Amino acid sequence: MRLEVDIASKTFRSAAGEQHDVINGVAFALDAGEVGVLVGPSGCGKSTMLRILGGLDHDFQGRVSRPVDARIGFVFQEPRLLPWRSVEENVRLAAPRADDKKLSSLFEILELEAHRNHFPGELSLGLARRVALARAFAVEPELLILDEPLASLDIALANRLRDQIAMLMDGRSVITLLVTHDVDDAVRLGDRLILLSPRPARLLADLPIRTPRSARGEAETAAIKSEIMRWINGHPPRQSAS
Ligand SMILES: Nc1ncnc2c1ncn2[C@@H]1O[C@H](COP(=O)(O)OP(=O)(O)OP(=O)(O)O)[C@@H](O)[C@H]1O
Repeated sequence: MRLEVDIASKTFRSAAGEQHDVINGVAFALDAGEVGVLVGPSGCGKSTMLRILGGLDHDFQGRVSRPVDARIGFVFQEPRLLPWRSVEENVRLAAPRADDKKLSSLFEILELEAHRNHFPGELSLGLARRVALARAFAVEPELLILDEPLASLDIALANRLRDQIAMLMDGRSVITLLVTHDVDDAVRLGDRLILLSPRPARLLADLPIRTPRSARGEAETAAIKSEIMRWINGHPPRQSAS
């Protein structure tokens, strides 16, 4: 089970007919159980890439090969819940075959137990995000796509949710793609960092982190972060820190 990506180019055409190049050469591969983190500046084409990888956009030059008929869990930047359905119904509708025990465990890890019967309009952004995550994990995805799952949350909440996402990813044999522009989140969650240039996105570096997430100490995390910053600032290191 493997995701292979080779996007030569992706362009959008404006209403006035102008062509905007958004992706210009990004190739990488991910194996099952691996978390790939796309790191790049705002507007460089990360969400566009996720839509291509998730099979929602076929209008690009290149090739994406993913497991045939893969179940895909997609968490968009905005939670996209059905407003007239409860939290539990939102999750069950996406994953009708999920058993009660699995759902309870997901709700417990994501601290949603007390909110099963609430409606999306009653939830804070952080809670709605958790519901979107529960829904994505409940389908037992083979390919999991998370677009900025920690954006716009306060630091304490983002840290907690980051740990919960890590807990959910550990031990699952899922190909995961996560987008962030937070270098710290990238290093704490990823197994492979895919660094992108400003728009049009091209691959700056594909950095595997060999130490398992749970064993990464502060010193190693800091070293990898500084390596990333050197790439982003145009001074790539001669030797990989990972
Ligand atoms: N449907 C569309 N039509 C035209 N242009 C688009 C469309 N979708 C995205 N774009 C443009 O493509 C570029 C990349 O957008 P995208 O949302 O993929 O970037 P991003 O890296 O995810 O940004 P952010 O980090 O701010 O979420 C932007 O300039 C955006 O305006």
